[in-house]
Amino acid sequence: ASETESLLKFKNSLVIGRENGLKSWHRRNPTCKWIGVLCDRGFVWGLQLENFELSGYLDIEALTGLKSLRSLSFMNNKLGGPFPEFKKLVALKSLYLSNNQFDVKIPKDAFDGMGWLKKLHLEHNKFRGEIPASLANSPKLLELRLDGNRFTGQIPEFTHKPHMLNLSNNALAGPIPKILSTMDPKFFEGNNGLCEKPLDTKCSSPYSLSPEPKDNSKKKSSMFLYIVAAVVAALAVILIIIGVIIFLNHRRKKKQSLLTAEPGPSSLQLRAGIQESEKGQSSYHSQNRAAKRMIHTTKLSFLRDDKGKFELQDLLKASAEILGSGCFGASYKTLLSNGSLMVVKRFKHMNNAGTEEFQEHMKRLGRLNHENLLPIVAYYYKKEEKLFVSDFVGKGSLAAHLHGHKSLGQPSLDWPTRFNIVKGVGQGLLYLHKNLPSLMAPHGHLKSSNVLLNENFEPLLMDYGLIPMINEESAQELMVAYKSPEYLKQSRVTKKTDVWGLGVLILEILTGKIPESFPQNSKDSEEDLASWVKSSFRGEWTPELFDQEMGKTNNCEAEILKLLRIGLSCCEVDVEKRLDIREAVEKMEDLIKEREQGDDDFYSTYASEADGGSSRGVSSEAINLS
Ligand SMILES: Nc1ncnc2c1ncn2[C@@H]1O[C@H](COP(=O)(O)OP(=O)(O)OP(=O)(O)O)[C@@H](O)[C@H]1O
Repeated sequence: ASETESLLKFKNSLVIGRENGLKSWHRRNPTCKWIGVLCDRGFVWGLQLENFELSGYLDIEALTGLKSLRSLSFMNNKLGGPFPEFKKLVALKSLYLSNNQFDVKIPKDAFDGMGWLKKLHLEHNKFRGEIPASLANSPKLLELRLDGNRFTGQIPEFTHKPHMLNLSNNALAGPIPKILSTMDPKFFEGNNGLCEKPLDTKCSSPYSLSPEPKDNSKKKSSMFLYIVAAVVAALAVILIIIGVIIFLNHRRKKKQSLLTAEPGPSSLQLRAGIQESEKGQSSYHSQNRAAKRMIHTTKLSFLRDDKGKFELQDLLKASAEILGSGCFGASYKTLLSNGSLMVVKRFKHMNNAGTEEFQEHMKRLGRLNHENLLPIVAYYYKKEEKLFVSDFVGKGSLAAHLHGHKSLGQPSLDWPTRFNIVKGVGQGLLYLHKNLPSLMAPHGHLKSSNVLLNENFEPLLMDYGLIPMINEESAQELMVAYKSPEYLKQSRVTKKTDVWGLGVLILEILTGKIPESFPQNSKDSEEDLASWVKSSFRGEWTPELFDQEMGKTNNCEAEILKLLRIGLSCCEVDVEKRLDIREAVEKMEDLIKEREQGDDDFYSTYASEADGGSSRGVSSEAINLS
């Protein structure tokens, strides 16, 4: 109850611009059900109030009543005023204030005593003055984003190197501290006055005389002491690691022998349940007793309430059918006893985030709501197993429609349907970019098998927002964002990387070619779908370039060419010249406006094709492309 009161007091200090923003924050609802409140075992550990158009002030004093509070996010709001006294929340691990309107100096001691702080995102505000020294001394700081502010002065000496540090686009000057000299130069760009490594500019005086210690002999002896201490500490750590490995091995062996005593194939309950169904249709009853008993101990975390509650065993009880396996694992279709068709997707390579971070990010994804995004209904999280549950989408993937249906003798997608799909994909992406602005590529894995089509052939994006959770090495190997030219050539992923993905999808939908069938992109090879289209396109109607399966295109050639050009502008190798997502969507909307103002051939073409039954079309409501 006291947590409820603390939160209600906190709410009183806020001005909430978004209609019905915090309506659920009411005593009659359980606190852990309030929007943006993250709980663990009934205690509040996080607040995630993003995109609520919040202003007013943050009553940090009220939050001191939440003893388990570890994470605060107020990204994408309109907050300003004096820097709140976050240091009263000594146990805080992450703090996100990105994209707000803070226009103040941060006091030097603002982070004193926050010994657990790991992540601090203050980017895209108007913070002024020097970077507070208390931040540079913060012992556990791993991620610091201060980019897009107006910080001035020199970068303070950091006591250790954070994993991620972005100071770009401020007004900083002077030498970059040595400890940061191996970081990516792009994180220091846009400051004008910074010098020394990793930047190419050398410092001129007075900076060249910068911090050389006065007493060298003192420094040397303390260096020696440091080295001795470091060696002793390293030895101790190695001994502890060896001890832990021996202990874990011993325990694993013990566990394995227990499990193999049970009849049945596998030690891992989920794998056991699912692998059986991989063989085809299977039922819960055929699974071994060990699996049965252990499944009862598993709990799904729900991100949506509109689906009713079910458990993992309900999903596995039903007959399951494998839909396919992608880079991350397999997807299974299963029928719940209430008649709902659900899909369970297993994710491998998802150990980039710790438990709390994972849950936090899942809640963020769970709050997204757009007609072109496939919602995640629930998820299952264990260190060794991650499952996502979503609705089954009737018409399957765009990839199957473009490349799989010919062989089955089914009609393919016609031009109006294809255009409608591309437009929906663009709008879904734009929404992701607006609502997940802190992700470097808010989708990150756009490809035609991750675009599903509902009964009206409207597209639904899936597998979005995953980058923060995927292990870096696997991400580089598997995810579409990491196959873009900027990643292959400059090891960079940016917001425009998703636009590259959209461009490839446009070219794929127009040409019917499979992007993966081109020689695998590599540092030496330029050959990909985009470069093939660029070299084959003569600037005019080139019938052999386009997918013959699209059917008749009479009177629509001009539109198709315009979309091709949009696709090519999204596939500009030079990221600066490439459209951003808003421009790409606007260009598609312009195409619709032109059509509406000009001719109605589009509709007549569509109607004649649909009448002839020669092509798969959308319903008449769905071709309302406005
Ligand atoms: N919710 C769903 N509804 C209908 N079909 C789905 C759903 N989720 C996945 N599928 C289908 O299952 C197939 C396998 O999907 P999965 O996501 O496992 O792999 P992928 O998309 O090919 O690759 P990746 O693992 O890189 O995303 C997809 O082609 C898609 O058609």
